[in-house]
Formats: sequence, C-alpha cells, structure tokens
Amino acid sequence: MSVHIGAQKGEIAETILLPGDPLRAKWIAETFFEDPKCFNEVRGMFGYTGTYQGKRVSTMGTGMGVPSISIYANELITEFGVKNLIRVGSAGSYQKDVKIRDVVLAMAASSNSGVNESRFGGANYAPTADFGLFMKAVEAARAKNIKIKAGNVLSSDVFYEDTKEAYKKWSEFGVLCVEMEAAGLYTVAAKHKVNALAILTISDSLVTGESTTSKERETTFKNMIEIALELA
Ligand SMILES: O=P(O)(O)O[C@H]1O[C@H](CO)[C@@H](O)[C@H]1O
Ligand SMILES: O=c1cc[nH]c(=O)[nH]1
Repeated sequence: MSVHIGAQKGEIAETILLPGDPLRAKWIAETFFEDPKCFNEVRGMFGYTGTYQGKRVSTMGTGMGVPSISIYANELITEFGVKNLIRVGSAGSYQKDVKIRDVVLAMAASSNSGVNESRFGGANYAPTADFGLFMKAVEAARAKNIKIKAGNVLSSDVFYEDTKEAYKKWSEFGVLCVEMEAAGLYTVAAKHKVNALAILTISDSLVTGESTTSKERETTFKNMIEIALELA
C-alpha cells in the first residue's frame, strides 16, 4: 500500500488507463475487462485490474489537475512498478475543425500550471508523449477505422476562465484542445523513465459552445478506450 493507493504489490498491471473521473475507471473495468478486481477505494479513487483479450491491464481515476495526477502517477510508478500510463480524458476543443467526440492524441502538452515552472526555475520544459505508445495508438486507431487528430494540447489549471476569449491565444498557436493533466503525467513519466500518452475525447467546444453531459463523459467515450486497450 502507498499513501493514496490501497493495493498490495503485484495487484496493478504494467499498463494502466487513467481517466480523471473514478467512475469512468469503474465503467471501463465493468465494460471492457474480464474478471475485474477492485484494488483501490482510498478517497473514492476507484482502481481495477482485469484482462483484456488475454492481456493484464489496470485502470484507475486520477482526479483533476496536475497536482492530483502527479501524486497518483508517482505512486503507481515508484511503489507498484507501472510502466505504461495512458490517460483517457475529456477535453474542450480550441479549434473549429476539432469537433465533439473527436479523439485527440496529445503529442505535447503546453501548460499554465506552476508545477514545472517552479521545478525548472522558470525555464520552459516541454512535456511530450512517449513515441512508442504514440505510434501504437496511431496504428490501433487506423486498424479500427477511428479517425484521430494529434498535436499540442493545453493542460490548464483553470476550468472556469474569467473571459470567453482566454482560449484564443492558444488556439491561434495551434493548440487543439484543453484538459488538465497531460503535462503533469508526461513530466512524471519522463523523470522515472517510463512511458506515457494522453488520449482525449472532445466533450465540449470553446469555439461553438456545444457540450456533452457528465453521464456521457463517464460512459460513452468508447473509441479512445478501445485505442488505449490495444496498448496493453
Ligand atoms: O475527463 P477527465 O479525464 O477528468 O479530464 C478533463 O475533465 C476534467 C474537467 O472537467 C479535468 O480532469 C479535465 O482534464
Ligand atoms: O479541462 C477541460 C475538459 C473539458 N473541457 C474543458 O473546457 N476543459
């Protein structure tokens, strides 16, 4: 057991799918895993291990934001030997041609989080996806005929911006969408020399104002999960 994860050693697979929402983790386990076993209920952050097409795989919620995912990623890697950390998250579109339910692979994660700024003494570190996982995800999406977009995303500390225009600077510089954790995950994975990738589904659009419900965010983003499970 670690401070925030109530599992025994060996109960978590080398590959784990990480939604922010612990109920999405429960849904992933119940929908896709054979024989899922719950390994964590600490803080309601449900975690499960099962098999998918004969391969052992886990899923667990991370909570929202860079600090929260950084805590879980640290413990998963250093206490439980996890090697492949795949975030499966929702995101808000910053571009006209990035539409609701599109799947986005985060090649890099820009951020306004202060975590890396303080870690690197004010310099700009560029958190990036693992190339091997990224290529596997591209191939899995092609094989399943799932269209993907890939590029730079924003990991923001702010969900409710003060103005409706705040996204436009990032949009102008090609950032595809906003979420809240990828930059933290990529940085912790890099530090510990393990692999990370964020696969995102567009849940709402800052451009058009369209949105999905919280239930849809919890239980209907199947395409990204099917891609992520091929990486186990
Ligand atoms: O759907 P999840 O994985 O939680 O991801 C997105 O949703 C949350 C905000 O609603 C943030 O965690 C953001 O990154
Ligand atoms: O972090 C997020 C996730 C979805 N939509 C947003 O606007 N922000």
